[in-house]
Parts: sequence; structure tokens; C-alpha cells
Amino acid sequence: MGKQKLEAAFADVLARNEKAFVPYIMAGDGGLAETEKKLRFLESCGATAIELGIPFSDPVADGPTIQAAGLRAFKQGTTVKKVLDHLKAHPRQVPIILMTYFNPIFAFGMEKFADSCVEAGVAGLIIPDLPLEEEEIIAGELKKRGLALIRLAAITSPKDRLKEIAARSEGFLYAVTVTGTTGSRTSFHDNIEAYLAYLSEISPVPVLAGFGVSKPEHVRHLTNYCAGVVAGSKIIELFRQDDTEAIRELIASAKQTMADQKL
Ligand SMILES: O=P(O)(O)OC[C@@H](O)[C@@H](O)c1c[nH]c2ccccc12
Repeated sequence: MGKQKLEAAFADVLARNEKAFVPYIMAGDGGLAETEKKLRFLESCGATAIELGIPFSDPVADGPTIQAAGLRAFKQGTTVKKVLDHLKAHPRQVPIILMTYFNPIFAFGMEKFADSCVEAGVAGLIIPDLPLEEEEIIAGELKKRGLALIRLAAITSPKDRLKEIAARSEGFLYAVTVTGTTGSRTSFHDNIEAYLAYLSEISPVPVLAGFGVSKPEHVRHLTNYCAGVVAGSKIIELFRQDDTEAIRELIASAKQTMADQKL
């Protein structure tokens, strides 16, 4: 089942005393054949799982880099069905987490979408505009099919809400590091360390920090307080520059962390 595949991937990383790195790319950006090459490359770099975005017309949580990637994906005629059909036709070891807003799921049909995710070998989902209060509309459909629903924690959330998010979390808990949209940054919220340390203490699943991660030093710093990171905008930018070495180095920095700490 998808959730178990994700849990096994994280258990492997932690057993190797490493930190997790989950890159994000937009499906269909440059066409799905290009997406396949990127997915295979990211897997070869040792990505713990890969977050695959489905383009949407109103990506409210996304900054300019991912908005532009979504527009390029639309220009290639990317649809939910084409992405799911592609994943089904290209099975792989690395767990795939679909990142999509709720509207494309609703338009596709929730049960049909959940069934198609299972057939496509999807491990889990991130639905950023589905708050805890509304998740029951689809959480049951995903749970009975063994698909992980990854919850997002906001740095501005009060502790009782963070506790509720952690208690429901599956696969990993996505700790958003800033107030605002996705996009490479040079700094994070002031009390990011305390926030990540608190979540790591209360969460039954690994906590990953995401939003703005763009340098190896970000990875090394943030993973002192949590189990890993998610990075999307920087990965997309580096692919656009064809700087695959920098992508490999960024992902590898999650593996060096524990070695650094051993010193
Ligand atoms: O791009 P960044 O700043 O590295 O942040 C990760 C982000 O790309 C990815 O997790 C994501 C893409 N779109 C989202 C929408 C909401 C939450 C998360 C996301």
C-alpha cells in the first residue's frame, strides 16, 4: 500500500542515520517525457520520496517559480488523467507523493481519483488547500485505499492545532517554514528552530521542513531540528539551468548532516 511504501522509505533513511530529502517538481513541465527523466534523475540522487505537482489554474500557495512551471505544464496539455496514466505506465521504487489543490480532485471525482492513485502506484497526497476541518470529505477515501494524506503545519498555528495536526499525520508531517508562498529564500521565520524541535517532539511521524530551502547549509541547519526537508522551487530553477550537479549536491547534503554532527 502507498502509505507503507512511504513509511518504509523513511525508516530506511533513519536507519542509515541520514536525513530525508523530498524534492518537488511540476508534472508536465517540459512535457511528461521530460518529467520522467527528472523523476529518474532525482531517484538516482537518493531522494527519499518525490513530490509531483499537478498544475492548477489558481495555485494560491505557490510563488512565481512554481506558478511559471504550472503554466508551462498547462501549455504541454498536462491533465490529472495524463499524469496518473503516466505514473501507472512507469512504475518505480521511489515513493511518489502527488501535490494537488482540491479542485482538480473534485473535478476528477474523489473516489475515481483515489482509485486511480492506487492503480498509478502513488504513495500519498498533499492537498494544501484542504484544512483539517474539511479533510473528512476525502480522508476516508484515501485511508481505506492505504494512501497517505500528508498534513501541513503552519509556523503561525497555536500549539493545540499543531498537536492535532501531528496526531493525524501519516507518512511525514510537512512543517512550513515561513508565512507566505513557496519560493527560494535566504532566511526563515525567526523561531524556526523552536517550532521544528517542538513538532519533532510531538509528532509520531518524521517532520520535514519545507518552503524556501535552497542551499546545502539550509539543509544542514534545518535538519538539526527535524528529520528532513522538502525543496521545490530551487530544484525547478536548477533543472531550468541544467545544473544537475547542484541538484545532486543539494540532495546529498541531507546525507552529510549526520556525519557533520558526528564530528
Ligand atoms: O518551492 P519551495 O519554497 O522549495 O517549497 C516546497 C514546495 O515547492 C512544495 O512542497 C510545494 C509546491 N507547491 C506547494 C503548495 C503548498 C505546499 C507545498 C507546495
